[in-house]
Amino acid sequence: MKRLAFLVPAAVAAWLLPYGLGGYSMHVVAVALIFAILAIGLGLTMGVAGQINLAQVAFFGVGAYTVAILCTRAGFGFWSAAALALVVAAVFGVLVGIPALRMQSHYLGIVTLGLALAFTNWVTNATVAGRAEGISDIPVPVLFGLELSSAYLFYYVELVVFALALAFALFVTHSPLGRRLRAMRDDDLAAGALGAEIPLLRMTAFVLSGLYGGLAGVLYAGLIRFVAPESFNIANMFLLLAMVIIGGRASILGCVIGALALAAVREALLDVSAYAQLGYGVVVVLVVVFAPTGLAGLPHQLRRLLRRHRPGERLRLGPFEPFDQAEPAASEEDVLEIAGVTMRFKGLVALDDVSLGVPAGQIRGIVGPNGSGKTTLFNVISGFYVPSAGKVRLRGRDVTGARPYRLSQAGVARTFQNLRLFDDLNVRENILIGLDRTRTAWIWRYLALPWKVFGYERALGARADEIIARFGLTGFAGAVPRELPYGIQRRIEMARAMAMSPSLLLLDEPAAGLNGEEVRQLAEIVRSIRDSGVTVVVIEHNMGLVMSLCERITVLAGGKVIADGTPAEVAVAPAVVQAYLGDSMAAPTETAVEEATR
Ligand SMILES: Nc1ncnc2c1ncn2[C@@H]1O[C@H](COP(=O)(O)OP(=O)(O)OP(=O)(O)O)[C@@H](O)[C@H]1O
Repeated sequence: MKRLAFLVPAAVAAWLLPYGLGGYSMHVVAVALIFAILAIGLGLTMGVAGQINLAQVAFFGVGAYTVAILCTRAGFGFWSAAALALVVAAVFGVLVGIPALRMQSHYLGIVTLGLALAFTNWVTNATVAGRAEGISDIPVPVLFGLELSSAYLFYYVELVVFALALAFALFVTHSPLGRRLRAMRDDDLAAGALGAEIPLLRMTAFVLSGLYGGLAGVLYAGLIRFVAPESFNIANMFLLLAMVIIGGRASILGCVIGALALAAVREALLDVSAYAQLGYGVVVVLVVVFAPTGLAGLPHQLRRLLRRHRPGERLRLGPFEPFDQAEPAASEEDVLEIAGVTMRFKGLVALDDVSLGVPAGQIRGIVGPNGSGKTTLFNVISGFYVPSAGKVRLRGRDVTGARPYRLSQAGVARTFQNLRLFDDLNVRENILIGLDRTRTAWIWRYLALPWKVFGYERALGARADEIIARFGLTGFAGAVPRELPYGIQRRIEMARAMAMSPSLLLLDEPAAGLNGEEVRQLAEIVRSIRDSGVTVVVIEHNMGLVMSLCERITVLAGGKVIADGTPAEVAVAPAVVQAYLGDSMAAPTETAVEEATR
C-alpha cells in the first residue's frame, strides 16, 4: 500500500495536466497514454508471464481497425464498435496464444512476429481496411451528449480508462493468478507440478495482452480518427519493446514509466528520428546488460547492493514442529500402483516393465545405481512423461498420461533432485504457489467478484505463515531461495510440497547436499509427514537414511525391478549385491542393515 501512495499525487497531477499544456503537447500526452496501455499489455505477457510476444502492435491494430471498419462500413456507433473491437482483440489474443502451447522462447518470438507481419500485410492489401491509404472518416465519439473532438476532452476519457486498466493489471499481478504467471515464467515444469494449468495460463496471458492492445487501439481510433498500416508496423513494435525493457518488463508500473518516458523522448528527437532509433537500440542493450530489471528494478538492485555490504546477523533455521497424527489408514488399498510400466527414449529403455504397489501410510524407498530409472519413474508418476506401456493408478483410478497439474490436483506432490524453487518469488510466495489449489477457470472472479479474490488471498496468506512457522522458516519468509544455503532450500521445497496437502509425496534425493544433522532432521520431518496420513515414496542414495527410514524398498537396476522387500531383505538379496558391485556407489552396508533391523 505504501508503495502505491505516490499514485494519489500522480493522479492529481494527471488531472490538472491539460491546464498547463498547448494543443500539440496535449496530443502528445494523449498518444503517450495509449502507448502506456499497450505497454501494460506487453508487460503482462512478456514480463509477468514470460511469453515472448511480438504481436502486441497487431492487437493494437486489430482494436483500431475493427472500430474503423465497423463505424465506417457497417454503420456502428463508436462505443458499440469499441465493445466489439475488444472481443475481436481477445479472440486474436487466443489465436496468437495457440503457438505458445507448443513452443517457447525465440521460436515463439518468430511466430508472433510472423502473425504481426501478416496483420500489417492484410490491412495494407484488403479493400475493407482501406489498403495503404487506411480509413480516415471515423466518426467523433460522443459521450453523455458531449462530442469528444478535442484532445483535451478525449484525454479525460483516456485517463479514466488508463487508471482502470492500470488498477486491474496491478490487481492481477498481485493476486494468486499473477503469482502463478510469475511461477510459470520462472519454471513452467515446477509450476505445472504444483497445480498450475500451464496451457490455460499461457492463453490467459495472451488474451489479457490482446484486451489491453485492443483497448489501446479503440482509444487510438477515437483520438486520431484515422487508421493506416504504418501506425501498426514493426518499427512501432520495437519502440514498444524498448519502452517495456527500459521501464522494467516485470513491473507494470515500470512498463508505464518506460512508455511515458520514451514517448516524450521520441517527441523530443523527432528531427533526428533516424538516429533516435539507433539510440533506443543502444539504450536497450545497456539496460539488458547492466539493469536487466529496467528502471523499475533499480531501487531493488541498489538495496541489494547495500545489503551485501552490511554485515547482517546470520539467520538460523528454526525447529520443525511435527504435524498432528492422523488415524491409521482404514483401507488396505494401494495409494499408488504401477503396473507394467515401460518408458522408452528412442533406443533406450529407461524403465522396463516396472510394477510396484505402495499402500497408504507407507514410506517406500526407491534405490538403485545411477541411471537405473528412478527419476524417470517419478517423472512418469507425476505426469512429466507418458509411459510407452503400462498403467499408473492412484487409489485405483487410472491416471496414466494425466498432465502434471491434474495429478497435483489429485493429491500428488513432488520435490526435485536438482531443487526447482521459483527464484523470482520469495520463500513465502513459493509456499503460496503450493497452497493455491484453484483452477485457472476460476479467473472469471477477477472481473466479477474481485473482493472474493482478496479474501482468498488473505486466507492463503494465513495458512502460508502457519506452514512457514511449522518448517522453521520464519526468518527466511521474505528471502529469495537462491540466496539461501542449500539445506534451507531443501527444507523450503519440502514445505512447498506439503502446502499442497498431498496424499502422495514423492521425494527425489531429499538428502543430497545435506550435512549429518540436516539428514537427521529430514528423517524426523518425513516420519511426521507419514504420521499425518501422507504416503511417501523416496528416491535416495544415502543408504543409512533409506535403511532406517523406509518400511519397504524397491531396487531398480537397468530400468528393471531387481528386488522388493524390507530393508533387511533387500540388503542381502544377491541381485542387489551384484548390481551395486559394478557401481561406484556404496552398497547397503552391514551397519545400515543392523540399524534397519534394530
Ligand atoms: N528425457 C530423456 N531423454 C532421453 N533419455 C533419458 C531421459 N530421461 C532419462 N533418460 C535416460 O534414462 C536413464 C535413466 O535415467 P534416470 O534419470 O531415471 O536415472 P536415475 O536412476 O534417476 O539416476 P540418478 O541416480 O543418477 O539420478 C538414463 O540412461 C537417462 O540418460
